[in-house]
Amino acid sequence: MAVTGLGEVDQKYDGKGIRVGIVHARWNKKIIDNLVLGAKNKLLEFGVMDSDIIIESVPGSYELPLATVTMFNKHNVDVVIPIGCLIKGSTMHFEYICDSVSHALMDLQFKIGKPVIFGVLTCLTEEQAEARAGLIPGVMHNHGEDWGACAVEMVVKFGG
Ligand SMILES: O=Nc1c(NC[C@H](O)[C@H](O)[C@H](O)CO)[nH]c(=O)[nH]c1=O
Repeated sequence: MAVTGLGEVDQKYDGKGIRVGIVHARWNKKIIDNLVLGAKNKLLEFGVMDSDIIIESVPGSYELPLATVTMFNKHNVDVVIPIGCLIKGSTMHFEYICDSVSHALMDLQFKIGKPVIFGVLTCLTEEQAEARAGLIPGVMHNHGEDWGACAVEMVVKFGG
């Protein structure tokens, strides 16, 4: 089942034998924990073995790119899902982290030749982030599920 733009997972790929790294920030813990859970549960649903899902945390989203490289090099994974939640504050800090992290994660794919799923929420309010983590009943869905499904599809179709 491919993940549609609306977030429904409508095509399932076989994740058996795929090794997946999840690196997650610890800022906005309630939101992060639900995103990680959503991604992990979707990976398991797609047949990825629990023992093939390696999870590590970092202080914040700014640390995700380096942790992603280390996850590939140290744990021999096929794909990495970096998960973070950036929420706009009163300074430009948000913009600089969003910009640098998104570009770094995109570039990493071409340097390493393996999929890096963009699992960083860049939200203007906490409510936006909660909705995208599936924490507001009836409002949106847990985007972590999309990232898990995307990870399996990318390895099946484009993995080395
Ligand atoms: O400031 N807000 C946030 C944040 N700042 C910390 C930053 O990522 C990094 O860990 C430190 O600057 C140290 O390098 N990290 C987040 O994941 N979300 C935020 O909303």
